[in-house]
Amino acid sequence: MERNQTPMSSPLDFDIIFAGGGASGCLIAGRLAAADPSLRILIVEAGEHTRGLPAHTQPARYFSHLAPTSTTVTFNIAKPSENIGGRSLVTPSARCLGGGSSVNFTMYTRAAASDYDDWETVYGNSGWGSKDLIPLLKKTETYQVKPGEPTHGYSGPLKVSYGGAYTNVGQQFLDVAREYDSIRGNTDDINGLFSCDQYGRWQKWIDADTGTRSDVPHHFIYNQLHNQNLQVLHGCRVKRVIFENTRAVGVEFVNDTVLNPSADQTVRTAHASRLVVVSAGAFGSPTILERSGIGAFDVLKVHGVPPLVDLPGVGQNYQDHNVVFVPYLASEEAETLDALFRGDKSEEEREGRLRIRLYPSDGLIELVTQWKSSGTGLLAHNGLDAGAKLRPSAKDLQELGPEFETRWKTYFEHATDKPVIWIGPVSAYLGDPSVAPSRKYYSVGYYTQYPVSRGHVHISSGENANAPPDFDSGFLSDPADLATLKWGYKKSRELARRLKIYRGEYLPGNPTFADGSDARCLDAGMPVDVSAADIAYTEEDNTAIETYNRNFVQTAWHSVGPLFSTIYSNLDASFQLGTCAMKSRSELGVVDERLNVYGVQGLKVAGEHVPPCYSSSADIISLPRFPRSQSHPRMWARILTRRHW
Ligand SMILES: Cc1cc2nc3c(=O)[nH]c(=O)nc-3n(C[C@H](O)[C@H](O)[C@H](O)COP(=O)(O)OP(=O)(O)OC[C@H]3O[C@@H](n4cnc5c(N)ncnc54)[C@H](O)[C@@H]3O)c2cc1C
Repeated sequence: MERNQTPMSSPLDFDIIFAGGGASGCLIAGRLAAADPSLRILIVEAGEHTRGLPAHTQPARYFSHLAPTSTTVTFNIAKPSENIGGRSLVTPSARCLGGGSSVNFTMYTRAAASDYDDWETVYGNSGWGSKDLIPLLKKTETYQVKPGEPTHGYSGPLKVSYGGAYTNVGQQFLDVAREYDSIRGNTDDINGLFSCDQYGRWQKWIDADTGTRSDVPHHFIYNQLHNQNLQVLHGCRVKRVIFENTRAVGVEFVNDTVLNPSADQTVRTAHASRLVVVSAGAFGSPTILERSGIGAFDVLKVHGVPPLVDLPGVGQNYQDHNVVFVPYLASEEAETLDALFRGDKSEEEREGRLRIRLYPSDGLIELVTQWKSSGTGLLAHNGLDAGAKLRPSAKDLQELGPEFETRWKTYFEHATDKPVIWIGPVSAYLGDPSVAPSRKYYSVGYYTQYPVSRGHVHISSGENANAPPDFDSGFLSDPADLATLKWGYKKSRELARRLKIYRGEYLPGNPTFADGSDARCLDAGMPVDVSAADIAYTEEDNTAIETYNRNFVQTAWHSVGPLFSTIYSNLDASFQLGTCAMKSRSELGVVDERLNVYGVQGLKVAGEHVPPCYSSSADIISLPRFPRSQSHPRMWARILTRRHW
């Protein structure tokens, strides 16, 4: 859909420019535009539009974005590390309008309230405590799961539901947990903010009425087509922020080269009279800052970038949840997304009765019909129905061992709402579907909720905005994280082998225990009784689990990040120490509590946690105007011709 051409006096001039149109950039830009439609706002986004595309609106299609041929994510490749068996961790980050909100698993996951309080009390960011943020979280959502819940909102744009199905994988997981782990029990709000250590049904960013993904662009950008002052320039990568003295006055950008590797790399400029917001995610934001001369001077020097502000915290403290998904064989009765992920043919298609294929992947016709008519079914779902954020009991602490002791005492012991691990079932095999035999699976995943290990994201070129970053994931560099994963494997296996649909372990994705070990995995079998004894592991078995976790740990796609997310991906407060951390400059912070980058003016960095604080838009809008610079008519023509939303 084309918008009317905007009769602006100065086409390349904007009041505010967002470098990166992901979850945060779109949410803030959309709110600002709604609050003051006269504001001229430009979003420069590396990826393509997502409006009305089934790959983005149908929740179950999230897996397609992770296929090696996908252009809606960027595959960030870390340097190889012995900590993960010599592998190079591949970490996809979103690359499309809406960013992660348009490609992610739609899991609705909120932090512990004490995480927000830590932002305020530990890191000195006034106005970021839970009492300030919870009203803003509520304002963003419509909680369709249950009326009258005090920490949830009921009139916000983003809908939260359980999705259009409730698979028997998730149901059986909760049934088993209720009995097997009766001390912990089940809760009816797994994301209630103030407590954890229980099992529960998992909420999703899915609209129960339509079955569509509750993404950011459809709810904050595409619904404002009438506002001609809100512009999106897609397929363009911001190279750097430009300054007059130390005031940010615009951005330079080039064509993105993913869809067109030989795209013209002429550098073009857009001007911002009031503010530049860098909102390019965990990988994009620190690298834009560094190419702009803001970062550790020794990093800038290596790549010949003229230094502007010495901020050694830029690009440091990279974190992600360290996840392992263990695959189990499921009986035929299991309700899984395997056929969908694999692209199995429907009966009509197999028999050649279907002439018109609606979508490139096969076997979807019935599901699409159901989704279109009622917004229900597996297409309105993500296969993740249940889970738990667990804290270790006294017995579990013994299992976690001395490697975890300091972490427990210094971080978790007295913060009773902070979980140590996430565990949950997925109604599908989450590996490469073209390799695994065609049958039904379920996976049980576990990840470190607050990993200790840290990595970094820096530039590998001072000039080339399309160059991959210098990326170290840092995964499992701290033994406390390895101890947590060992506990996670054992705990999740005990739950998994009690599900009624259990039919054994998919051996290529499981640990290799020594022949004769009581712990060895079996690729056939029936579930054990809920009251069966736990598997006893020898020291040799423990070593096999450690090797397995090192070799199979992967990204949970929660790279953090410019700051931290409260709206979409609530991780934890330690994530506040991300690659553009919000804390004092002396502690290697990059932005202050108003998200202003230290040492310059007119420049903010936005991660997902920013939006609620801008619901009034007061801070940005009250900035003084800055004189506009020269416009560039050719550029404006490009904005208009490339736009198709
Ligand atoms: C595969 C996947 C699954 C996930 N699953 C979940 C989930 O189920 N639940 C959950 O809560 N969270 C999930 N997340 C995490 C969540 O989506 C992110 O935390 C969130 O989107 C981060 O928001 P952001 O605005 O900081 O960055 P993003 O949303 O990543 O947006 C950054 C944007 O900037 C653009 N960009 C980058 N560099 C440049 C540049 N130089 N110039 C212009 N544009 C640039 C990118 O193309 C991107 O669109 C998932 C993420 C991924 C990738």
